[in-house]
Amino acid sequence: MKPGKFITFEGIDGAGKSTHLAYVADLLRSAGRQVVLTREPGGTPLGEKLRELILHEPMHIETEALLVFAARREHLAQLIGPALARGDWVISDRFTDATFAYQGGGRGLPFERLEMLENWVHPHLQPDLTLLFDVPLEVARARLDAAREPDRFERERADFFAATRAAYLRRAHDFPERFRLIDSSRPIGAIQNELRAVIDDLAGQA
Ligand SMILES: Nc1ncnc2c1ncn2[C@@H]1O[C@H](COP(=O)(O)OP(=O)(O)O)[C@@H](O)[C@H]1O
Ligand SMILES: Cc1cn([C@H]2C[C@H](O)[C@@H](COP(=O)(O)OP(=O)(O)O)O2)c(=O)[nH]c1=O
Repeated sequence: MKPGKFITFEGIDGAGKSTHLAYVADLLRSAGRQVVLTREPGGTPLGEKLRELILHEPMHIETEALLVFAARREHLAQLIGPALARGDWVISDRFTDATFAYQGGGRGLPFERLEMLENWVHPHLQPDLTLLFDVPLEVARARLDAAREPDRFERERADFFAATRAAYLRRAHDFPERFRLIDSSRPIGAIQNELRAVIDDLAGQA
């Protein structure tokens, strides 16, 4: 059996990440892979309950960081781990890089503290590929304003998203072997062409 791979989608709210999830899942399914599509916070019944709290309930920033990692612990145990063990491909709409970006960059929690939690919750597992959808803040904001009602994060001010975006870019810089930076200010078709090439490459290796 060919082993599955773990792909994560990241980017600030409004970058266009959700737009491309189904496209990438379909590419892989057409190539004959079993695909599990999931999201964070969430992905399990308990994780989805925690998501409701994280997105809508005011709380201390450390509580927020602990809850996203609690949801992730459950996600790894119930869904991600078993799926990868079966040889499925797992695509997650956000993972630990989002905690470094939002709780670290946006909220200002020290990266070292988040690294402690990362080392506790998944000391050995990292995504095989992280697609970072990157856009200027004004583009993301304009897309969000046109698209939906904001949650607790989407109501944050521009400086929060500037810090979140910077933290994402720092992660990409620190882990170049698994990050792929996608210029998401381009038209959807151009982004899909790039995604097809990246996914063909990865699927060809496995
Ligand atoms: N490349 C793009 N060009 C123009 N609009 C886009 C593009 N990508 C996404 N959008 C639109 O922007 C909005 C936010 O996209 P979404 O995928 O929900 O972002 P995210 O999941 O990153 O928050 C949606 O209305 C979507 O249709
Ligand atoms: C996974 C994760 C998400 N988040 C935030 C980022 C997003 O604003 C929010 C999840 O929303 P998102 O995945 O963007 O879902 P939607 O497209 O429905 O808005 O949770 C964190 O703050 N830390 C985390 O570790």
